[in-house]
Amino acid sequence: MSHFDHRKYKPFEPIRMTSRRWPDRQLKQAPLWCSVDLRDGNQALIEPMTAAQKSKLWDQLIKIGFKEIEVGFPSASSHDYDFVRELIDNKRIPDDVTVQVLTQARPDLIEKTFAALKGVRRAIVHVYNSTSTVQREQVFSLDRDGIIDIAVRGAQLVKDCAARYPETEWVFEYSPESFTGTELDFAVQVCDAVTDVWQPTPEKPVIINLPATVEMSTPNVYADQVEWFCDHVARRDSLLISLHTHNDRGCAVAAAELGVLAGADRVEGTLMGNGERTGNMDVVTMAMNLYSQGVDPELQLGHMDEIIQTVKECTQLPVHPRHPYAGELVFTAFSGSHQDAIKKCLAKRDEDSAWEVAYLPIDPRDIGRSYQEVIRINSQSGKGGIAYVLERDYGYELPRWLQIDFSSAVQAYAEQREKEVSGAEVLDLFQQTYLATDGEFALGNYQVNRSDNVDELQVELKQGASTHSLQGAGNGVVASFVDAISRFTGKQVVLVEYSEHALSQSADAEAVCYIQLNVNGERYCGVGRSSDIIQASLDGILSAINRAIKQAADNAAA
Ligand SMILES: CC(=O)SCCNC(=O)CCNC(=O)[C@H](O)C(C)(C)COP(=O)(O)OP(=O)(O)OC[C@H]1O[C@@H](n2cnc3c(N)ncnc32)[C@H](O)[C@@H]1OP(=O)(O)O
Ligand SMILES: CC(C)C(=O)C(=O)O
Repeated sequence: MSHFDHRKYKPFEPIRMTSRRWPDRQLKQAPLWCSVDLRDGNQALIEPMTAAQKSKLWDQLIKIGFKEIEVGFPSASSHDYDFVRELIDNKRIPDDVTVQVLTQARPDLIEKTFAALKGVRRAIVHVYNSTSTVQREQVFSLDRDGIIDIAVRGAQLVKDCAARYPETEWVFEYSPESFTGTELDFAVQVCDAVTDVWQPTPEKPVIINLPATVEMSTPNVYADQVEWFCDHVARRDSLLISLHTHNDRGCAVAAAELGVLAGADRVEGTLMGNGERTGNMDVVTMAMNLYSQGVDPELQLGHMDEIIQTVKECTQLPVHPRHPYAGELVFTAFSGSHQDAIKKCLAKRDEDSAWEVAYLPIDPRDIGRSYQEVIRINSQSGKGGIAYVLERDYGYELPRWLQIDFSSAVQAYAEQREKEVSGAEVLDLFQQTYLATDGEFALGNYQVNRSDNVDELQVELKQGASTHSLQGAGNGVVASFVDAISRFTGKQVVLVEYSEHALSQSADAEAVCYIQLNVNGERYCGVGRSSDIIQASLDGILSAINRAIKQAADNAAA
């Protein structure tokens, strides 16, 4: 029998709020950031980081610009203890950076935490105990008073220990762990009890961290909880309200964003969202969300590839190719209509105006990516993308009618290969389709005489071992050759489209000529390329004729 039965679960009971204010607000500045990569991130790894990995990640966090970094749980493991000591003893903590450490509200652990921090210039001691109904009843077997008692005794000991190390500037942080599963009045009660002990002031505030230890509801409900808490907690002006969201429902970033709208000042999270279960709030995404709205995130994320490399190396976890902003595919469009829109927007883009490119929320160059990767070709791609690749990589500026003609060749090729098509393959296919030298006819010598505004063309056409002499006349050499071909083949040949340009990527200043002919009622495109523009035009016409002949032969054989 199936266990998959939703009736096993009950809905999260939201609080009643009648006049919530957060929905009308906007994020206009970055919150205070705290990285918990080295603590919450580390405790969730299959293999916790080695000292070398922690050290490397620490350097990266500093480079990104975090000013508060939770570096471990020093009373829980000798590795964490030693790492804290290594930072302090080797003076690796910049003056504007504060380390934070976590401890349970237990006397021996608190004592050891302070010992680990001895000699540090400034530190945040983060003490927590669980407050939710489930934890109270099933894990701690305590009533509300019992839980408040753990918190208050912890807070008192933190205060007493801090007094024993006056050389350090101490900042206190308290988390009612499992806040999202805690009745709000009780969360306020326990936090008020802790701040009764700590007696913060606006000049010397304490941090009250409201963890979505488990994400239990939609982010709007979390925002309601935060706003309600801020409205009811004592000494609000002496508190920094911090958020610490997890991603169980996939909304950790949204919850943190709405939580900041609801009044929080500070956000804890990790790079790429590593952390317990489905992870912590992803600081990269939240910061880049601000950035993409024109708000300074106050973190430097321009060297994204290096950040990803460091995270992967230190956590031994992959970064999803579609990870917001950071994944290797997030600036790549495969599908035709996206490619078409991106190509048009990039062509019209004025570098001095605000970024407005369809399908690209930010300029890839801002985080060290290039436009090279924006458009890639597979069977979902359209003419715009294919033309973009040919122009970007090889200088061919295909007119629209040729884009349409060529895209069906690329699509057929991609469908047959069932794989992505590289730029080199697109070029190869373009050359095979339009610039092949194995057609029925090849151009020999030619001569143009102009009199009375009429061009007369004498041209040799090679067909295998034979050479044919053709003559034609018209207004211009193109019209003359079309006339000559028409007379020679006995087919009705009409020039429909003509376009040419110098090939910017050619060392020999070559010209390329794009031709569309109507041959007996059917349209055929051709391309000619030469350092001589007349030769390029004639080759282009011959390319279209050869394609018409080949098509007729294929039809006859079918
Ligand atoms: C949501 C979070 O991420 S919180 C951070 C979680 N991180 C970690 O736990 C990683 C590091 N922790 C550890 O290595 C260990 O848990 C240690 C070393 C801290 C403690 O180890 P131990 O004492 O052996 O075991 P354990 O953690 O299971 O302790 C449980 C006991 O502490 C009590 N306890 C748990 N959390 C707290 C707390 N925050 N404050 C006070 N007491 C607590 C429990 O009630 C339980 O008490 P009991 O033994 O009387 O039943
Ligand atoms: C200790 C707290 C902040 C925590 O990690 C959590 O609740 O997820």
